[in-house]
Amino acid sequence: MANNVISPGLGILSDDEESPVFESTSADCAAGIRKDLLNEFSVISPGLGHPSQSMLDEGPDKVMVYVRIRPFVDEELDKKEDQGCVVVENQETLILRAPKDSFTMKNTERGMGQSVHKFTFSQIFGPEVDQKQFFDGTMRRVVKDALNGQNWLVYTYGVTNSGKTYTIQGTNKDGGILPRSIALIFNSAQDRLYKSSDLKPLSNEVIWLDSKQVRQEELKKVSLLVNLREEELMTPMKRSGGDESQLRGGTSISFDSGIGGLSSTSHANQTSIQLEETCSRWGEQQDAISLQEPSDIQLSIWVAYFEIYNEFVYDLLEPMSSGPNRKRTTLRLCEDRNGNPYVKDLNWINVHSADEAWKVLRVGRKNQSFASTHLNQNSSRSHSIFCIRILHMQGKHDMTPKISELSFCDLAGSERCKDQRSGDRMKEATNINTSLHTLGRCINALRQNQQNKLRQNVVPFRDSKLTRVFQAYFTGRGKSCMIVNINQCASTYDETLHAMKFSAIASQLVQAPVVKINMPSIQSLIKESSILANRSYTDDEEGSDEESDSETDITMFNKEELLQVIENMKQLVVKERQEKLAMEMTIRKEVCSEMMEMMQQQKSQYGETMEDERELLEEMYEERLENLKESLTNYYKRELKERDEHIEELQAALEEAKDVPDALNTTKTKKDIAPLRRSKRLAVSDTTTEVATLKMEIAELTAELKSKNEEIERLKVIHEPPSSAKTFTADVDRKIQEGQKQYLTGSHHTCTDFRHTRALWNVRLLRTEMQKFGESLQQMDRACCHTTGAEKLRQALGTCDEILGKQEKTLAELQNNMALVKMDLRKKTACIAEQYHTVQRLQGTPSGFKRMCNNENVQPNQPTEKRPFLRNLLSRTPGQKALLENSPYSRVLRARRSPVLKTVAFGTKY
Ligand SMILES: Nc1ncnc2c1ncn2[C@@H]1O[C@H](COP(=O)(O)OP(=O)(O)OP(=O)(O)O)[C@@H](O)[C@H]1O
Repeated sequence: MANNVISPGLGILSDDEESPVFESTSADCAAGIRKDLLNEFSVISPGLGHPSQSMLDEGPDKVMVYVRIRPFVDEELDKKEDQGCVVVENQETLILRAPKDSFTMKNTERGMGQSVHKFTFSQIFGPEVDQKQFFDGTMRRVVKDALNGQNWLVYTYGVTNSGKTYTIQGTNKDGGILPRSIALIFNSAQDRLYKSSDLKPLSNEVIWLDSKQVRQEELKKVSLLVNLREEELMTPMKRSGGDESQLRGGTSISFDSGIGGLSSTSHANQTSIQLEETCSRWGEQQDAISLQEPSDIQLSIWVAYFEIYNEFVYDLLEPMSSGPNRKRTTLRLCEDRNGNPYVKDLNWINVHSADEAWKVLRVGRKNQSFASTHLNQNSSRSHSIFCIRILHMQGKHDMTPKISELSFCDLAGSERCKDQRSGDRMKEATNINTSLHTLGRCINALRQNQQNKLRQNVVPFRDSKLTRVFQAYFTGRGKSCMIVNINQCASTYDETLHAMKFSAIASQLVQAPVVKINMPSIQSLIKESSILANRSYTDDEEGSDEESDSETDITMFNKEELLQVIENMKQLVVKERQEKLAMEMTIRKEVCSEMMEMMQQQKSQYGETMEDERELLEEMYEERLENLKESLTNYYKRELKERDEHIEELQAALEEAKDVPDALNTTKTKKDIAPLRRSKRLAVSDTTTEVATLKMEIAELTAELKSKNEEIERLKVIHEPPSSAKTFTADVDRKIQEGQKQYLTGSHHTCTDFRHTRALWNVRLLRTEMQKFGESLQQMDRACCHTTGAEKLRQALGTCDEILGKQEKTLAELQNNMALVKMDLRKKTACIAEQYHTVQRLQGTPSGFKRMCNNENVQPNQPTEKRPFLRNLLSRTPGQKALLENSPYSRVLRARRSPVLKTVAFGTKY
């Protein structure tokens, strides 16, 4: 049974299932879903045991809406009613899933509405919850409040056959919330119970009864209960389960009025079942509520029971007239002087025990309208209301006792009218549905009024008897609590969904604040002026009731009396106005002084806050400025240091470059600036050494050249050819000059002097380049001093690199020239040797010729130390490349992956 209802906390919706429509979101508000509905829907989340008390302490007092799910019965399971329509997600959340044959599902298939709906309520009670658990979970606070002077209305709502009557009344075996509440009230009242019946509640006041009236009251009760024969009790029109059948036959019932020995016992049979028949068994003795009221407060408990059937009010405790055609009296709904509706002429029975109250209930049940419908064998065809009035009397002769009322309303179940085949049932169903619909409209209007205080709608309480009875509880005279009963049958799914939607609206209500209207009645005004000093109040209860209600017939007063009433009212109005004015003045004064005080306080608070803020800001900005200053100082220090270093480096490089006239023999990449500086320093030092070596070599070569020239001159003089040979020598000279000219004009002949001049010219050129380089370095220096950007520095370094490149080329050129000079020297030596041979040949001196020939490499007068120079010179020339490649500068170049210098052909432009 109820397999579809899964325990709270279990997942219920798979991913591919349709997401439910949220009808009430108390559980979901906390999760942040549809936050805007926070105020709209009930957010009551009850605790386990006594949820409501904690609720009272926090926020607005929301209307509690409980849901109770009825278990399946066997016939329903046979009819395959269990289709998993109702699923309890957790203690507060319920999901309704439309079965396939339902109207809702058909609508969904047509694209209208949703097939899954989600609801949240104060608490949901599953089918496994028994009567006691349900009572403990819902009613304790209500009973406690009622005992402490609060009015409460508890009503059950739901489709027919959903368990409303079972919840309120229960069975003989297992009582519902009503008999259990009665038991709890009497258990709690105990010693405080007022034994006499001389104080009777009327609409909203109490009257003292004299002994005669007390006797009448007692007789009324006895006659009511004495007629409750066993058969009638055992065949209630509303029978639950098979308990009654067990009680049939061989039972007797005892009625005890409890009043001064007046008791009546009905013996239908010999066997006594009093105890079994009582409701005291549902309230354990120790199960009582401690009252907050002073210990001298005494409680007098009165009950009434009536029904609203087809929009007529009937007293269910009316003494029965026997016979099948009994005519029941319809009662009128009136309003008391405070505008609260009440049922006029209702029978109120003073009860002194829970058993008595239970018996009264059973009498009423016997009179209630039930009928068998296609859904429920014992369907309530009316809304029945059982009222418990508690009079709270301070002392024995308290003239103005407080009254609190606890009402249980078992609403008739909503149903489809077309399902009713009989005309009577159809009429009943129509009336039931109309009144329930009006109740829905009232609740909706109340909700709107509570949500929008500026735009108040008229609540249609007057549209049905039911809502008129409820009106007081919805408008501040008391509190209300709703129990929604549902069954899980697939066949009634659409009605169940409708009931749930309705109750979702009810769960958004908050309890109306308590209102107290103390409008004086005409009687009291008349009393006040003592006009009716001689008028004797009728002792008749009816009369008393008549006089106390607002429907008092004013024609019973004469003209003077009414004029006096008007006069009194005028005076009262003037007095009230004066009081109000005085009150207004006082309030205004108080408000003004409070406002002034508040403004003063606020002003000083703002002043302090501003001062604090100002100080805070000042501190903050000072700190920031300090930080900024520090970081700027650091930055510029770093910058200056770097710049100084750079300038120093540049100056060093410049000085080195100035010292070394030769071109720097290096290239560098622009990518890496730091290694550039390092490698530049290395290159400069290497080049300096090399250039020094070269300079020495050039000096040596120049010196050698000079000595050669001198030698030639000497030889010329020594070996001056004879005049006969002069022509020949002149010819040779000419030829030599021509050769020189040719060389000068670009022929392939070389001239050592020319080469030398050329080298000197190149050196000069190099110097000019170096000067330019120096100038550019100075410019760079200046530029570095004036610019701070790294980009400018990079540009300057780029220019340096270019100049260095040029210098490197020039150096390479110089080295080539050196090689050429050496070659020239060699050739010149050969030329000298040739000339020497020619001279020898011309002189005809073979020895001389031989000497010349031998002196091709070794001159006879040549100093011995010069020979190695020539050899070295000749041998070194082919190894020039190796020299270049092994020089430190070349190593640096290789490290930078620069191309190794190539020897440039002489005369190549650069
Ligand atoms: N919680 C429950 N546990 C066991 N049986 C239940 C429960 N609730 C209801 N029932 C049974 O279901 C049947 C219908 O219940 P009940 O008469 O209370 O419904 P109802 O809502 O009052 O119907 P109607 O509106 O037609 O009067 C009864 O036989 C009752 O005993």
